[in-house]
Amino acid sequence: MSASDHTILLENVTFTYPGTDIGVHDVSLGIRAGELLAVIGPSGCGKSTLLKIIAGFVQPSRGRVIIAGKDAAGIPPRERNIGIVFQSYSLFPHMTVLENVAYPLKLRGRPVAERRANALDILGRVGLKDHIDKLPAQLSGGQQQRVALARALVFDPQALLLDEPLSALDAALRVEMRDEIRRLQRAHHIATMHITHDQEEALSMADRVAVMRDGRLVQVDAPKALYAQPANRAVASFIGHANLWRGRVVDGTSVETPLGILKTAPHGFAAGEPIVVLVRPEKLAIGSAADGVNTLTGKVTRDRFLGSFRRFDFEVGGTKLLGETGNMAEIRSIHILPEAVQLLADHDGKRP
Ligand SMILES: Nc1ncnc2c1ncn2[C@@H]1O[C@H](COP(=O)(O)OP(=O)(O)OP(=O)(O)O)[C@@H](O)[C@H]1O
Repeated sequence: MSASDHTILLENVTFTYPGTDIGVHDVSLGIRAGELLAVIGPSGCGKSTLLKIIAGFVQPSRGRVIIAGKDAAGIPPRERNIGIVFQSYSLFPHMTVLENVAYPLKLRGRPVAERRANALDILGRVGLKDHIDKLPAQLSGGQQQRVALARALVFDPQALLLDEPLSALDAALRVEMRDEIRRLQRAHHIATMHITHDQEEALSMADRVAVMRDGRLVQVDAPKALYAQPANRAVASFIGHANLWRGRVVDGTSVETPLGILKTAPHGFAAGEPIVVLVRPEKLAIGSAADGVNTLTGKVTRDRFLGSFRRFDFEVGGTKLLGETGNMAEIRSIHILPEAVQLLADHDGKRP
């Protein structure tokens, strides 16, 4: 990673809240111009703290934050030229929509006419031209969120930080606003960090997703890669549905699991090594394999019809598997192709 490729670059950044060892630890991460990086992880894992470090609200005790090629140490938040949107929007309640959006330009000493013209322009682009004289309280949640976005972008910042910007909205509006944010972010070609606890939001919006746990980055990857090749059990269980079992490597193409010995694609783990075995639900194929490999007989203990597909529990000798299929036939046996049996190192992301 280099500062010339990245609008925001964190190098081995550590910050802990005074008197604790809670915060973020040794985080290295880059966001390119035009890239949307989502940060996800369980509550309290340090997502907002990471944002505060980039914004300049807190100072790292170790490591460097580099913004647009410049070390940000000692640069106060306002001079970092970063737009920020919080979950609560934090609009000024006594100011009109237009005044709210023009405010960052006022802070920067721009002339009145330019403030108005730029604010009107961005308000047009977020579809709020007809609401400029209203107060925030007279707007819906989605409209308030658009005002917050317009205010974060009006001064042409070099980066955008979004802290759970959609979590106060209802489900339908959340999905609509995902597209809206993505559209604006693309149009401005702006480096963006989008914090969320909603994995679907992260996977559907982001160019890359950073998974955090206990203040550390566990994996940073494109959405598809994160789902297909999770680095460990923590990522596999956090992203999508998963069958996860503890197992032990038998040899280069098989593994012992609670379901018995399963064939795998050739892998590099050593015989006898404890391992985590991952099978995604959609990889359970209905019926026996023609060659009998990884075929399991058992019974369906739960079956949920979900329109174009069904999600089912299949019990094999006391072990439950979760499956998903568009096949609506009766299920007496399933099989798993060897390449769908994934082996992950047996740690939860706490070990580096
Ligand atoms: N000012 C503070 N002083 C001490 N500890 C804090 C402070 N702010 C946050 N923390 C702690 O730091 C940890 C990380 O908090 P942070 O807000 O970054 O998490 P998060 O991943 O954004 O969580 P959430 O999804 O719940 O917002 C948490 O354990 C939190 O309790």
